[in-house]
Amino acid sequence: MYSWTPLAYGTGLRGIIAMTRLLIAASGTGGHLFPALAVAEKLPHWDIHWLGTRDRLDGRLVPKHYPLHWVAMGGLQGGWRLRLRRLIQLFVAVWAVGRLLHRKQITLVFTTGGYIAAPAVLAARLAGLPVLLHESNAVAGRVTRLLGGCCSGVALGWSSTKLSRPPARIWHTGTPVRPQFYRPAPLPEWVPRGSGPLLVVMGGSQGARGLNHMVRQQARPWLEAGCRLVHLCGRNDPEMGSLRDPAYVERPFTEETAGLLQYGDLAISRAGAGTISELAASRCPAILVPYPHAANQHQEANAAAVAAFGAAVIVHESPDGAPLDRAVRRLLEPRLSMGTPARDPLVAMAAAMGRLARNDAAADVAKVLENLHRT
Ligand SMILES: CC(=O)N[C@H]1[C@@H](OP(=O)(O)OP(=O)(O)OC[C@H]2O[C@@H](n3ccc(=O)[nH]c3=O)[C@H](O)[C@@H]2O)O[C@H](CO)[C@@H](O)[C@@H]1O
Repeated sequence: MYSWTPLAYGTGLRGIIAMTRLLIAASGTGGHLFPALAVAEKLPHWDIHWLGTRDRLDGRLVPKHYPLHWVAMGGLQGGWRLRLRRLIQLFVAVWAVGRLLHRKQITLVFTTGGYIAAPAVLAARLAGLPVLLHESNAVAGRVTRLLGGCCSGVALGWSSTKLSRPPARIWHTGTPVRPQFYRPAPLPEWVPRGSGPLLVVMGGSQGARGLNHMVRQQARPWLEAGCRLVHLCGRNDPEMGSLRDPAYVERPFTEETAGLLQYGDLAISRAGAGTISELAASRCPAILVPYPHAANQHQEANAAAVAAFGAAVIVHESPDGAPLDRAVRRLLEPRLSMGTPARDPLVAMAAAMGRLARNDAAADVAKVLENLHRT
């Protein structure tokens, strides 16, 4: 187990003595990591340790702020041999997390779900520690369904999310968003300048090849009509570099999403819970293209919840992207036409996004943790 530990924490002797020791288990995708980082920022006087997996986004983002410990974990899907291997991996991970809880004198555990949550929840319960799980999706993930019932409580991103084995306590907090989304952020300097509408394409923290392909097939007429296009295409995009235009910029990943979404006229995005909360915080209307292979179609459910609010339209992934083109033209037409301005649907959609936003989500989850620690 890798561990990196800074020399001192806290604010003086009193702070150190009274300090709460929190283990956060959040790993893999931005959708799991960023909400957890937003909550951690609200607990500046707590001694926070992080549980993650090796070689993922955690390794790049977490050690700047918190000591990162890792265990090997994967999903329980696949053939029986793989399942058996994963089950053994889970037992080893529970044992390793148990040792970590003991060594670091952890008093409370928080997780945002995913593979890493299983050993964290099980080890915490075996050690008799309180554990809070945050579920950000409209359809609960596997760990939430299986282990939510044995947590001290579950905080939900959507009040409509159903839990098959509900815990003693459930809170509807919304999904925490990084603080930069709640203050004016500058438009990144690498964004094409001009007065044309700004389209922001986001495929989640890992990119989305299907969405990237649809966008590049259809983008030429949008650019010719005067749009500017920023495309966050992920680190694993074989078609990167195939579309060139002065008003088009592609990047594998950026940490400047707040500025992009605040200035964006329209986003074309996967329907991950993290991105949806950020779109809401930034009041950026969206065309949502749910990831078709997401577990239990949870991105479909996320997208449907936003569309029901009138804040987004849903377009399904298709080989040629023609439905995406129709949606972009319909939504952007008033902003591109030179004649009498027609009613602009993006204005109402932006207002609806604003109504979806839960600005206090990070603080609310932090409060729940504080209360759990006291009781
Ligand atoms: C493919 C898949 O199953 N994805 C799941 C994954 O999130 P995944 O990380 O894929 O997607 P999310 O939309 O939840 O989060 C993406 C995060 O990455 C950030 N970002 C993205 C691109 C970039 O260049 N820079 C950047 O900072 C976004 O601002 C956002 O904070 O977990 C989420 C939370 O359980 C689920 O809702 C998603 O369905």
